[in-house]
Amino acid sequence: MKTGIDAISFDVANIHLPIKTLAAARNIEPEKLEKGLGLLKMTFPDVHQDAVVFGANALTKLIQDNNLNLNEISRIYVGTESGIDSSKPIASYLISLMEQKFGEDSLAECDVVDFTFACIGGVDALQNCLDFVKLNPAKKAIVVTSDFAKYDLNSGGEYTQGAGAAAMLVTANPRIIAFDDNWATSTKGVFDFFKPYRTISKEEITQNTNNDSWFDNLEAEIEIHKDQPVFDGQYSNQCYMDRTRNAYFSFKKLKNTTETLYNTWHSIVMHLPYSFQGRRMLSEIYALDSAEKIIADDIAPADYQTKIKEVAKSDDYKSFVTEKLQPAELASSLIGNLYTGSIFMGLLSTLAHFYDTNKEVAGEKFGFLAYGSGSKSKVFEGTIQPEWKSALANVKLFENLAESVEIDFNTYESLHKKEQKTSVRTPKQEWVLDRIEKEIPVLIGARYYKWVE
Ligand SMILES: CC(=O)CC(=O)SCCNC(=O)CCNC(=O)[C@H](O)C(C)(C)COP(=O)(O)OP(=O)(O)OC[C@H]1O[C@@H](n2cnc3c(N)ncnc32)[C@H](O)[C@@H]1OP(=O)(O)O
Repeated sequence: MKTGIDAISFDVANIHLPIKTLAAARNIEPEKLEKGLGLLKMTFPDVHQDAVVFGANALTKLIQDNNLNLNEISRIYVGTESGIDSSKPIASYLISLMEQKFGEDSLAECDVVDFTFACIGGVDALQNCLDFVKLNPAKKAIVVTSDFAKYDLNSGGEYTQGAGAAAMLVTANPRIIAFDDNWATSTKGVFDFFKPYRTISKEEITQNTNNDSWFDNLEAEIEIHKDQPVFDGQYSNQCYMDRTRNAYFSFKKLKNTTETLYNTWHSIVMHLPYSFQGRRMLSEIYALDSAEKIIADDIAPADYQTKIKEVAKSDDYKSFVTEKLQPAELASSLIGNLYTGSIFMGLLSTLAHFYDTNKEVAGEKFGFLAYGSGSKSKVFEGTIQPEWKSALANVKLFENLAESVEIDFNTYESLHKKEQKTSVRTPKQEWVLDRIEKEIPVLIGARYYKWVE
């Protein structure tokens, strides 16, 4: 029996800053961002949007476009690293929003939970749901990924920001892609990118040494939550490369094959924190798994990186990228990082590209290289199913992305600093964050959402 993705939907912020505008404001050569990293637009959440809103919009579309009966959904597993609460998962919010729209108790028997492992939590949720469906072929599961990739102003991550969600229906005999049973993992506990609890001493804020209560905080340390990560960009690239390479060769071992694995894949879908990350990171694997020897066994360690750079610039590698990776990059250039959703947006981008250009890919094998900082990679593969086109007919990825509203630099900065209080775009047929409770003691911080017609 096959298991995989039967239907897919997405939601992104729908407002964006052109990358040229950011480059000009930050005094960065636009060619570096456009031609070096593949960035064109950077989506950013509007005042009424957060990770719950994106996830709920993607899930609502999945339900409506596919006429899903909610009683049939056994689990909704969420991959996210943008949790808005350390206890209550985004999945809990999604349940209440869906019941608000589709009927009280319609998901009362549905199992829900969030998976957090940086950008790979959505893949973990998918793998778990696939196993569940293998054991329970009559049951259906949904994986939602939702994130806001926010970085500090002026930081090296600023131009890779993005926001949005994907939702996928996981079933037996799926219409879009069926995954094979081999999954390889590579893990190492590192600090390449993380979102720690941070503190500021109360004394520094109040200039008072008595530890007097400050807005009901009795502790001498005030805890701060920031959406922005602590990260070391070049080190995170190295971790990405090391983990994906190790998982790739473990996968090859699992498959017990000596042939060049990537040649067996029609398309390659990788975690894309920005559009060209995959092509910049894959050249090492390309060289190491090539049928013809590209890197000599006795190469000096000092020459190794130079050789990999040389491979990355070769015509053979460039045509390999155009053929196998570029379709996945197209949406990323227009959105930015979606963290847990990036790899699934890469799949959607690839399929939407083939759909729009009338290419038949049924029966073709796609390879997946997932990465999450902290760090973990998973490599797996799947086969596109005969009904993929009809299952994607409603998605209209690139048409939707073309409708995104451009914002100017001042608006971007005031959204980033949370100074902007009214939405840039008037919401229509979507979820909005309505209010956050500030008065009732037993509900402080509770977030309330509503559907806007
Ligand atoms: C965060 C996650 O989602 C998880 C992960 O994947 S971790 C791995 C990725 N890490 C991140 O995304 C963390 C946040 N981002 C960052 O730290 C940084 O944006 C980054 C590390 C991704 C990039 O760093 P950077 O210093 O801005 O860019 P840099 O690494 O120098 O690369 C610039 C590229 O543009 C090219 N370039 C520069 N100027 C150019 C020009 N004028 N014309 C054309 N190309 C140009 C450079 O040659 C280089 O490309 P190659 O190395 O492929 O030749």
